[in-house]
Amino acid sequence: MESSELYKIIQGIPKAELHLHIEGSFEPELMFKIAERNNITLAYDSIESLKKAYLFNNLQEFLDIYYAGAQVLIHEQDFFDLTWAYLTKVHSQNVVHVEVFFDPQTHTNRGIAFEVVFNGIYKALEKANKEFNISYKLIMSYLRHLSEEAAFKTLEASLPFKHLIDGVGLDSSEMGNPPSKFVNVFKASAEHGYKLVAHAGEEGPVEYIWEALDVLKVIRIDHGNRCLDDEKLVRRLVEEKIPLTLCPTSNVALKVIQKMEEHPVAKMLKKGIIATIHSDDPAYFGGYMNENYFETTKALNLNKDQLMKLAINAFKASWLHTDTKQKRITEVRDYFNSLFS
Ligand SMILES: Nc1ncnc2[nH]cnc12
Ligand SMILES: [Zn+2]
Repeated sequence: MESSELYKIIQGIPKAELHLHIEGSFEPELMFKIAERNNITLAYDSIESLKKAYLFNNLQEFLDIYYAGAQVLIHEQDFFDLTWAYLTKVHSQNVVHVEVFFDPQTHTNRGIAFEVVFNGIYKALEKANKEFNISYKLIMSYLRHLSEEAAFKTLEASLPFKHLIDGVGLDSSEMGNPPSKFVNVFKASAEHGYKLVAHAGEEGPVEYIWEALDVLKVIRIDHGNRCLDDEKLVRRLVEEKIPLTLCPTSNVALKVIQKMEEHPVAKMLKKGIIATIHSDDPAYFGGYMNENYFETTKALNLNKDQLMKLAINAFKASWLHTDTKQKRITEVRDYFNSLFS
């Protein structure tokens, strides 16, 4: 199939994005604009020189640049503009549901109030819901390179907004920061009604995925690339219908895999895992949802059924209400039937 034809097909699929760090959608153009209005001088003198720095050998090299970029976000309007830019972009790609991560500690550690961060993001999500009919969930992520005590402070700060936040996650530097480090704060988060997810098995070993399931009791794994190393774990993921939110473009950019052709998603689908694909940090890795679907489909030579399965899995794995979930799945099926009938 011609690339342009494939891209057109992908564009038309109603899509759900379940693994997206809002700070990772910070495009250099907007970063420079916000830096200027906040009188902050970036470490790079132009958009081009900043973009040239986006070459990573591992997760940590990326995180260093990602946290530095987020420093220019000061006011509620900044968080609003960041989120609105992302939502406008994915709306143009026919993304109809998003579950967005934000990292409160990246901002509260610099003296920005939790509510400033939250209000900016929340208002943009509400606007997109009204204007674009994009449904959304919000996930607050604890930074795993920091202490569990610091995560508890974040949990505390979130409580006035807990009716508007759907879940908690765990991200940042994986190696040396196992899920078990956060057992108490995850338990407390669940007691406050938050759903639980965690990044595991991106760079870290398969044991971290087991810990995320057994110790933290998460209901979804972010990444989980390494699960194929362990047959017993694969059986568990299938039997308990634990979805994996994979991020192919991110995996190549951070050298989790050497090339897209090695991405495990097709093998995962074959084994019956609810595997889904997402963009992670699109401004840094050069791919929003369409590009992730496109690059993966090309490299792995996915067929129509696999592509449809990926799109359906994302709604299955979402936290949408059962009726809405079913409606979206039917829309995906109808779309594929209309294409190939
Ligand atoms: N891919 C990733 N892994 C861990 N933490 C992150 N924070 C933002 N992107 C991340
Ligand atoms: Zn991530």
